[in-house]
Amino acid sequence: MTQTAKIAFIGAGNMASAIFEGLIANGYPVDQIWVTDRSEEKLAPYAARGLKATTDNDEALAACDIAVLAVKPQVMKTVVEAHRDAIQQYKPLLVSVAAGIDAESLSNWAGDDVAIVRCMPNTPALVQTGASGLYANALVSEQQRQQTEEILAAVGITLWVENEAQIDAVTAVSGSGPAYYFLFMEAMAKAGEQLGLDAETALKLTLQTALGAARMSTQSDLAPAELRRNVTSPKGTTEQAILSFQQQGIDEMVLKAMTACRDRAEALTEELCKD
Ligand SMILES: NC(=O)C1=CN([C@@H]2O[C@H](COP(=O)(O)OP(=O)(O)OC[C@H]3O[C@@H](n4cnc5c(N)ncnc54)[C@H](O)[C@@H]3O)[C@@H](O)[C@H]2O)C=CC1
Ligand SMILES: O=C(O)[C@@H]1CCC=N1
Repeated sequence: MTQTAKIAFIGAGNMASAIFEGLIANGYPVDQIWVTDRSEEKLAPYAARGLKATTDNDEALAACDIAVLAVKPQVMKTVVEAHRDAIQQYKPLLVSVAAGIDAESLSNWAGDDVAIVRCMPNTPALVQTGASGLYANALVSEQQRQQTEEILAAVGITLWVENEAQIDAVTAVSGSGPAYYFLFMEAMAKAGEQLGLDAETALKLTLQTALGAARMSTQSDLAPAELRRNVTSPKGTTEQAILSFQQQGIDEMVLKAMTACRDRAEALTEELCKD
């Protein structure tokens, strides 16, 4: 059913392109995908590949069943209000991926009575390894829930949350999460060089190790703590590195960072949604 759903991506930036490129790689027909942007230059390569590309958001809203709102939170209000008439006329399901923009505000800006799913995806959708948290407002039908879920399930795992506030926690875990792992990879590769490896070797070993650990932990029945213990021989080498991380307070450091992320999502709601 969703194989034929026409999807519009309003804003063809990092997050939108990760999702639609992931969908295309998974076999979604390109001519069912609309992408819009202010930049013609950004759209040209997509048009050349057969996606429906336009700078006219109204045209895309008119043509599609689902509109993924993928502009920055700071411009969401302006964009939604500017296209209120088309939204009211064509009533697409709105799927917002914006951090910190609540469903009630989106609904107000869109002129009310609009089915809205808030989605917090992440960029590994590009390689069909995404993770999306989803929250639906009361106007979203069961069929629309299924449609949304099927689209996002094509590019990764999907989990519905029970209350909207949990979307901010999802943001802290998986929405922003890829950046934490990239940061750790950067640090490991740098340290590998400082310990005497050439840059290319240090990076290759780091990335393969990240991939191996991610794959093992997702495919194993064992919890990450158990997998860690299996690498850590008593009086061996790993033990010293783990002790060093723990003595420097890795749990507290991670909790503090993720709390700051969650708090920023809440602050965006205060800044951008409370008129
Ligand atoms: N980048 C990420 O890893 C994630 C981003 N998000 C959310 O995705 C949204 C987009 O973020 P990014 O893709 O990183 O930003 P981005 O800046 O790469 O993309 C936004 C795009 O929207 C376009 N745009 C601006 N005004 C427009 C308009 N009136 N009509 C059509 N297009 C317009 C811009 O030209 C730009 O290409 C944000 O709300 C963010 O919170 C959510 C999860 C992860
Ligand atoms: O940094 C941001 O605000 C966006 C939302 C989650 C990931 N990137």
